[in-house]
Amino acid sequence: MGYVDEVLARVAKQNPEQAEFKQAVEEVLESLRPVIERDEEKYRKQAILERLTTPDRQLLFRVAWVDDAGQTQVNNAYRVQFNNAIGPYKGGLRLHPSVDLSIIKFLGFEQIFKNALTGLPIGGGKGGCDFDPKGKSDREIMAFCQSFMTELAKYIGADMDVPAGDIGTGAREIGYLFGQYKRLKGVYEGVLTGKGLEYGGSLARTEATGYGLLYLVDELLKDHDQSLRGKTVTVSGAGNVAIYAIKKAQELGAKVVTCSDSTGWVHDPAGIDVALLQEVKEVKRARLTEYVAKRASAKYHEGHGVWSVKADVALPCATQNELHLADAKQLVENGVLAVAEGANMPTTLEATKYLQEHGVLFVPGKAANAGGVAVSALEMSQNSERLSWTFEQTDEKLKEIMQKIYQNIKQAAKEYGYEDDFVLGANIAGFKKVATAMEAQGIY
Ligand SMILES: NC(=O)C1=CN([C@@H]2O[C@H](COP(=O)(O)OP(=O)(O)OC[C@H]3O[C@@H](n4cnc5c(N)ncnc54)[C@H](OP(=O)(O)O)[C@@H]3O)[C@@H](O)[C@H]2O)C=CC1
Ligand SMILES: O=C(O)CCC(=O)C(=O)O
Repeated sequence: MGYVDEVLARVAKQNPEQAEFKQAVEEVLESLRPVIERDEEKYRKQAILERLTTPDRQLLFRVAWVDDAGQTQVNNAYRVQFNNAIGPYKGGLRLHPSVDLSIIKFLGFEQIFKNALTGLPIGGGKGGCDFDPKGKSDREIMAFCQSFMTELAKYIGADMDVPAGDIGTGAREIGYLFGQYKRLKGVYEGVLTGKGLEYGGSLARTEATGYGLLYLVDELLKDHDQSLRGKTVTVSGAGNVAIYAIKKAQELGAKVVTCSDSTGWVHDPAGIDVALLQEVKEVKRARLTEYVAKRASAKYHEGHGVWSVKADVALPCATQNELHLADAKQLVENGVLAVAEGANMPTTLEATKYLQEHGVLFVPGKAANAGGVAVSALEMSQNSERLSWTFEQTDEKLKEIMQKIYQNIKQAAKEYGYEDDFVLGANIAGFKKVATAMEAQGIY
C-alpha cells in the first residue's frame, strides 16, 4: 500500500465517527499524492503525514453558565492546537449547536494549510462550543464567554495560541472573551484577533474575509481574460463573510442576486441591497424575512435553493457541506464559470470533483477565504508594534496577499502538471511550507 493510502486508512480507523475531519483529510492527502510520490521514503520515515493529521494537542472542557431564568446551563467546548511549525496556533472559535470534535478538527486541519498560504507566520488551530448564541440576551452571552475563557485562558497566549471569530463569534463575543482573559492574566496582549478598534483591533478585519475572497476571484478572472464587471453572482450565507463578499462584488461591478441563512434564502434580481442587509443582520440580528419585508424586488424562499439561480460566479459563504452534487450539476447546467469558497469546506468532495471535471474554475476555502486570518495576523503585527495602520494600508496588504495566494496556488498546480487545479495547488503549496518547517525543527 502506498504511503498516502496507509495514512488515509489510519485516519479512518482512528476517527471512525468524525465524518467532517475525514473529509478534510481525504481532500488534502489525495492532492498531495504527486509530492509524496516524488519522495515517499523520506516522508514515510519521518511520519510527516501521521504527524500532520494528528493534532499537537486537543482540549475538551465543560463550560457552565447561568441563564436569565437562574438555571445553570452546561456546554461542551474544544480547542484543537493542530500544528505550530510556522507560528503560534491561529484560528477562530465557532459557537453553534452543531459543534463537536469532528467539526473543530476539520477546521483546525484546514487552518494549517490556509495559514501557510497567507505567507505569514501563523500555525493552525481552531476551537468552539456547542453553545447557541441565537436568542440569548447580552448578559447570557457575557456569562457564557466569561466561563468559556476562564478555562481557555490556561492554554492560549499572544505567542502561543491566538483565537478569533467564526460562526456565531463576532465583535461582541470577542470583547467579552478579551475582557475575561485580561482580568484573569493581568496582561494586555494581543491574545485574540477581531477585537474592537478601541482596544487593539485592526481596521479592515471585519471586511477581510469577504473582501479577500473577491480580490482573489478578481485575480482569477483576470488571469482567464474575464472580469467581474457585469457578472451575476450568487452568494449563500448572510453573516460576516457573505455581507462583505456581496459588498466588494458589487463595488467591482458584479450583481449579487442571492443570500441565505439556515432557514431560507433570498432571491433579489435587482441586486442585494447590502446596506439593508447589514441593518437587518448586523444591527438588528434579525432574520432574512425582515430584509424581504423592506425590499419590493426580493422574494423569500424556505429551505435551500441559492444554487438553482443562474449565475456566472457562485460563492458559498455559509457553512460546511452546503453545496452538494445536485447543486454542482445545476450550476454547470446554468453555465457557471467560477466557484470560490468563502466558507470552510462548503462543497462536498463529489460536488468539487464534478465542478472541476466540467471545467469550472474552483478555488477551495483554504485559499479563497484566507483573507480573514491574514488580516488577523496583521492585527497581531500591529499589536506587537503597538501601532494601528490605516484602513487603506491594511486593505492594500490584504489585496497583495490574496493576489500572491492566487499566483502561488496556480504555480504549484502547474509545477506538478495539473494546470488550473487550485485544490491541488493550494494543498501542495501549503503542505510544502509546513513540511519543510517540520523537517527543520526535528521530530516531535
Ligand atoms: N469570519 C471569518 O473571518 C471567517 C469565516 N470563515 C468561514 O465562513 C463561514 C461563515 O462564517 P461567518 O460569516 O463568520 O459566520 P456568521 O456567524 O457571521 O454567519 C454564518 C452564516 O451562515 C449561516 N449558517 C450557519 N450555519 C448554518 C447551517 N448549518 N446551515 C445553513 N446556514 C448556516 C448562518 O445562518 P443563521 O444565522 O441562520 O445561522 C449565517 O447566515 C464559516 O464556514 C466560517 O468558518 C472562513 C474564514 C474566515
Ligand atoms: O482570524 C482568524 O484567526 C481565524 C479565521 C478563521 O477562523 C478561518 O480562517 O476560518
